[in-house]
Parts: sequence; C-alpha cells; structure tokens
Amino acid sequence: MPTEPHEQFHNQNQSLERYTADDAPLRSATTDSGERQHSASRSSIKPLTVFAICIPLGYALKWALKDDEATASSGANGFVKYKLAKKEDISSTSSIFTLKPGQSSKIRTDDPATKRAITSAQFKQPQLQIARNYTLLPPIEDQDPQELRFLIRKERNGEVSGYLHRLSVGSDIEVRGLSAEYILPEQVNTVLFLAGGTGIAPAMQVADALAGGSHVHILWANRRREDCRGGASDTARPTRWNWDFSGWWSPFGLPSSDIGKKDDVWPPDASPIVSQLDSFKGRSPSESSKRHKTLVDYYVDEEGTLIQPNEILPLLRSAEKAADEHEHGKKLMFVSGPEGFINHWAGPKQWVNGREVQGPLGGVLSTLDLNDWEVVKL
Ligand SMILES: Cc1cc2nc3c(=O)[nH]c(=O)nc-3n(C[C@H](O)[C@H](O)[C@H](O)COP(=O)(O)OP(=O)(O)OC[C@H]3O[C@@H](n4cnc5c(N)ncnc54)[C@H](O)[C@@H]3O)c2cc1C
Repeated sequence: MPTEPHEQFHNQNQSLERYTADDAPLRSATTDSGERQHSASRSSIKPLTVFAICIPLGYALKWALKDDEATASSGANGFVKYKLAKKEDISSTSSIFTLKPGQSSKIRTDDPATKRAITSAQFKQPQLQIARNYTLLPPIEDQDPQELRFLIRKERNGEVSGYLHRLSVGSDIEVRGLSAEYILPEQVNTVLFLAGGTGIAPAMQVADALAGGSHVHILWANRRREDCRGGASDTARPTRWNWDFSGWWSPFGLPSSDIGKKDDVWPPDASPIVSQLDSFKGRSPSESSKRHKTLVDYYVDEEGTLIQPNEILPLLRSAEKAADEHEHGKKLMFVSGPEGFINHWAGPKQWVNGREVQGPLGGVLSTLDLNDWEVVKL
C-alpha cells in the first residue's frame, strides 16, 4: 500500500512517491507543474551506510541538474511531442510503447553523457497536468535511432499509465527527458541485478551497456508467467514452493493470493523482453574478458518460485569468480522494481528535503556479508 499521499502536483518542489495497491512497480515519480525543470527523483542519492556510491551518483546528480543541456532540443517546458508509433502487448497488463518524434525537436538519445547512464523520460497526462517517469528500453537491432521504447505496466486506477494505455496508435504523447537515475562507473567488474516486474527495464540498460565487458547476472521476478513468457533460467532452477501458496507474503507487496490464477494462459513464443535479454547473452566477450557472461534467471510468483535470500551469497561468490579475478572495478548489486520489492531486499528509500535518496541499507541484503559489493536501489 502507498506510504506517500497519492495526489497530483500543482506547485513547485513537490515530490511524490506513488504506488500501487496492485502488482505494479512501486516506484517513485517526481512531478511538477510543467514549468519547473525536471528533478530526477532518483538522482539525488546519499551513500549507503555500508557501501559508498558517492562518485557515480554525484555525477548522476550533476548531470541530471544539467537537464537543459541534455534536452537542448526540447520545448520551453522541456516537453516535446512524440507520436505513439506502436503498442505491443507483452501481457494482460504490460505493453511496449514505441514513440517517434512528432515534430522537429526531439529528445537526445545520442548524448555522450547518457552512454553509461540508466535513463528515464517523463510522460505527461495533459488533462491532469501530471507526469510520471518511465525507463527507456535499450534499442533493439534495426531500431530507428529516433524512436524511444518503454515497457509500461497499466496500474489499476493509475492516472498516467491508464491514460497511456488508452491511447491509440498515432496519438500524440508529450515526453520530457532524458534523466539519469544512475551513471555506471567506468570500471565495472561484475553486476548482480535483482529486478521485480518493470524493474527489468533498468536491468536491460545495464546489460546493454556492459554485456560482453563485465559479468552481468539478472534475477527477474514477476508475479505472472505471461510477463516473462519463454524465459528459461541460465543457472540453478529456482526453488519451487510446494505448500499452499495463498497468504504467503510476496515481495511485490501483496499476499500471493492476489496474484494471477493458474488458468492464465500465455503463448509459447518468447516475449520481446525475453528475446532482447537473450540477445545480450550473444554478445561476444572481448579477448581480455573471455569469462564475462550475461545470465538471466526467471522467478514467477504464480509458479511458486521466489528469489530466496540464501541464494544471494552463493550467487555473489560465483559472480566474483566468473569475473576476471585480476580485473579491477566495482561489484554492483542493483535492486529495482515495486516499492515492496525494494523494501524487502534493500530497505526503503527515503525522502530528504523533498528528494528521494537511497536511505541506509536494510532488508535482506543488510543481513548478508556483502564484502565490497555496492548496493543501488533504483
Ligand atoms: C525513475 C522511474 C522509472 C520508472 N520506470 C517505469 C517503467 O519503465 N515502467 C513502468 O510501468 N513504470 C515505471 N515507473 C513507475 C511510473 O512512473 C508510475 O509511477 C506508474 O506508472 C504509476 O503511475 P500512474 O499515474 O499510472 O498511477 P497513480 O495514479 O500514481 O496510482 C498508482 C497506484 O496507486 C493507487 N492509488 C492511487 N490513489 C490512491 C489512494 N489515494 N490510496 C490508495 N491507492 C491509491 C492507484 O490505484 C494505482 O494502483 C517508474 C518510476 C520511476 C520513479
């Protein structure tokens, strides 16, 4: 359930945390009146108690505050018109939205500053004058470089996601950005990414930036198989709970009795998200980093498979081994997804002076011996 008031913003400097009572990403959005420059809700980040992440995040903040430069071609309030070119249903609740610029000004995706950044754009709901962030999906092969793609879940009674899902192909959409949520350090040794639901979008950006050059292991948890159809795990088979699952608390924030029904059906073909994840695995590692691999494991609530706390330490140790022992660089663990998911694994983010910050490391990860791994909540 939401911990912050749900309301639209009409005055400046008002940051809201939003969430859902549903199975959707409980992720925060910073919104404004449409006049104020964007303030990236996840760009002002203080060091975790245990793991300092000041430097890359300092860059992220600095970069985010240069919003004008990053969106040099945007309109006066930063929003520019795009057209909904394609809407591809991934599941009963999520779709990939493909946007094309509707006028000469457009969002820059070729800015060198975004090369190693996890980026999102803000979408405006024009009747209510509210906006929400959505994470850019990395480009697929043959994608028109002017196009933007997003994986957007339709929240139950969600104002902006509901509005977007009601739009027909060809409709105008006002978009602003891009904003950096996090900038990857120059040297990354290995990454473990815990993603819940649409939290897979930042994981895909990380994999796109690092695949072939660093070891990347993604654990992707979904409530329903339809959201990750065709996805087969690369490492150990996830543990299956074999007792009555109803009433079990799910890290998505709701009792699992509320999740998908067993009779849900999904086509056997792989979802485009799964296909794109597979494509990262095909990236040939460089000569100097032959052992780097991209691995993805799938966990599905309705199948009774959950990421287990006791899996994490062995995974960290095997990720450390898989990466080149002689190579320097950071060991990064990302946690991205619904609020309940982030809280469960890494503890809640916090609000300080109207900005969302990392907050101390809590949750399951705070009980583990993480050595020199840095934890980043997205
Ligand atoms: C940096 C960032 C990146 C993000 N990337 C993505 C992404 O790639 N894909 C994606 O799908 N989402 C993403 N999100 C989440 C997204 O920004 C929106 O928050 C999400 O779509 C919900 O917005 P909404 O306007 O549809 O829902 P809202 O209208 O904000 O409602 C959210 C939920 O709260 C419930 N609710 C509303 N009012 C109340 C109330 N008074 N009491 C109780 N419940 C209430 C609604 O029923 C709904 O389920 C991201 C968020 C951030 C911060």
